[in-house]
Amino acid sequence: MKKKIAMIQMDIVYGEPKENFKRTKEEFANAVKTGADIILLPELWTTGYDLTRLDEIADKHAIESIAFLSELAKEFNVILIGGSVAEQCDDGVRNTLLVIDQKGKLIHKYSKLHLFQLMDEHLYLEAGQDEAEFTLDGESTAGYICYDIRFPEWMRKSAVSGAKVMYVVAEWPKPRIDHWRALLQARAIENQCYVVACNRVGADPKNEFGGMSLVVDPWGEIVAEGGSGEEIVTATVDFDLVDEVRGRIPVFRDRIVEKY
Ligand SMILES: O=C(O)CCC(=O)C(=O)O
Repeated sequence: MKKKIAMIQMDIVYGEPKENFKRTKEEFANAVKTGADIILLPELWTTGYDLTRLDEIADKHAIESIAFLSELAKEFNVILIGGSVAEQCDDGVRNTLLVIDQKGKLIHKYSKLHLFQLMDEHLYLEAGQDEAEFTLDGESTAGYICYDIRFPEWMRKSAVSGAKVMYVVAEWPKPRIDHWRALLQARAIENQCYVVACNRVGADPKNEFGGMSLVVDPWGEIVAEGGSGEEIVTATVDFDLVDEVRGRIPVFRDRIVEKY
């Protein structure tokens, strides 16, 4: 099975959900034109990192974001790895990834597990408790948010349970963009799977973001890579290649788990 992916590598207006819904709709139209089956958005695309105003701008139980993404998914018959949004939950705000199928149904939610202290996430957000894995069109996949990619053991868990594609949504800053590339490539090589990672561009009052949305194949080859400006980055993922690479170097069979 092959699937065409389009990643919306966009700028985000700081703390202005209304504006971001409008801009996302426009960008979405461009992504659809590529003929993609699956479309990705970046992390916190409704609010950006305006964490001090979350009580005003976070989306209550993500209801508005889910409704917005569901409409787009249905209208254009695409799957959405709908980035993450600031979700106002009963016990605080979470940074929540939303996955919507072609019928507009929310099929998976994952709130960021590893909070990034360098950007004050621990002061304003609650960590999630969800699993990263889900099934998409009958295939085992997983989704992560930004800082999560620094935790190989978290992503390994998904690979061991069979994930063939790992989706990442991010607001990764430019000064560490070399880490971004190296970490994503490493996660793809060690887990022998596709890594499909959508980053934002532009800046907020504290950070400049690096773009370079990336698709890495199970052999570690970079098959698509964005620049540092707004663009739609596309690639095709071939699930059979995952089986082929896992067959050639049977890392999962060769693990000696009792020694780890
Ligand atoms: O790990 C990093 O360097 C960046 C992480 C990050 O920006 C985030 O999780 O939002």
